[in-house]
Amino acid sequence: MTERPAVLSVRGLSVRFLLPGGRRVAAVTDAHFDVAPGECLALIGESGCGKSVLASALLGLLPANARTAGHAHLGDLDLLTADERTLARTVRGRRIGLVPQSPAAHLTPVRTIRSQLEETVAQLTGVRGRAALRAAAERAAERAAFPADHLDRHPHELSGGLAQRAATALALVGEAPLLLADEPTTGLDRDLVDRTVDELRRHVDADGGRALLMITHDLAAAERIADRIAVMYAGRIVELADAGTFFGAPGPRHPYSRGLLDALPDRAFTPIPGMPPELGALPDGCAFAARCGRATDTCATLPALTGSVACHHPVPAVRDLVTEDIRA
Ligand SMILES: Nc1ncnc2c1ncn2[C@@H]1O[C@H](COP(=O)(O)OP(=O)(O)OP(=O)(O)O)[C@@H](O)[C@H]1O
Ligand code: NI
Repeated sequence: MTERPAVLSVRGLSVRFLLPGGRRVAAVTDAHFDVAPGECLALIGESGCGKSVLASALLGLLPANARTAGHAHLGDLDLLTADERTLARTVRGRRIGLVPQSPAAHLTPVRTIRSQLEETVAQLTGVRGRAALRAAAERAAERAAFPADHLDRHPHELSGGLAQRAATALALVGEAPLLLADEPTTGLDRDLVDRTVDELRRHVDADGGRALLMITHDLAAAERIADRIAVMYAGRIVELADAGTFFGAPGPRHPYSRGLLDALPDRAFTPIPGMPPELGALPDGCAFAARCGRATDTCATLPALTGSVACHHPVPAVRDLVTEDIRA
C-alpha cells in the first residue's frame, strides 16, 4: 500500500512581527508537521502561544508587519508564497474551510444568516436556482446544528453560540479538503461542543481525502475527535503525539504537556506555576525551563524536536520506565 501524501505539510514555518523601534515578536518558530488525509490534528497550548498566528499564516491573513519563513504545502501549492489573488479566489473557502475564532467578525452584520448561507452555497457549489439554494442553505445550517427558525435573523440577533454555529455552517459549505477551525467551540455548552466537533469529525470522515486542523483550549473536545495532538509553547511545537497515547497511558512526554493535563479539573487540577515568556523577549534555551520541575542547566540550550518531543528531560516512555523498575 502506498501512503497518500499529506493534505497539509508544514516545514520550518516561522512568523515574526516587526514592531516600531526594531523590536521583533517571534510568534511562531520552526513549526514542522503534516496533516494526513482522514486525520484530525488538534493544536493546543496556552493563550498567546502563537496558534492563531500559525492559522493566519496558512490562510495568508497575516497583518502587513508580519514576515514568514518556511513552507506550507497544500497539495502542490505553497500557501506561504502564493499570491493574494490565488489565496482569495481558490484557497480560502474552497481549499481551506475556516471556522473562525471570533465568528461575529466573519459574519456580515447587515445580512441574515440565510442570505449569507445561500450566497456562499452559490459561490462555492454548483447548486443553482432559488428553491435549490434555499434547500441547500437549510441543509448546511442543519449540519452545524443551527436552528432553522433563526435563519432569518441578523448576526447581532444571535447569541455567541449561535453565531459560532452559523460560522461553522458557512465553513462546511465548500467541502474543502482542509478544514481549519480556530476555537470552534468557544461559548458553547458541553452538549453543543460535542455536536460541533462531531460534525467537524464527520466532515473529515465523509470523504477520506479531507483533513482537519483544530486549534483549541478545550482538551475534552480535542480528546473527543483528534487523532494526534500538537502542543505549542511560546511559538514552538514542543510535542506531537498520538491522541490515545496523549490522553491515555503512558501520556505525553513533554513536562509542559503533562502540566496542561494536570491542570484539568478532572485530573490533578494543579495549574502550571508562573506565566509563559513574552514572545518578544524569549530566552536562548528552552522557553519552558523557568516553569519546569525537570529543568537543569542543560535547558539553557534549545532542545531540538527529536522523535516527537522537544525537551532535554522528557518524561520517560513506558519502556524506559519498566527498565528503570527492573534495575531498581
Ligand atoms: N500584528 C501583531 N503584531 C505584533 N504581535 C502580534 C500581532 N498579532 C499577534 N501578535 C502576538 O503574537 C502572539 C501569538 O498570538 P496568537 O493570537 O497566535 O495566540 P493564540 O495561541 O492563538 O492565543 P489564544 O489561545 O488566546 O487565541 C501574541 O503574543 C500576540 O501578542
Ligand atoms: Ni488564538
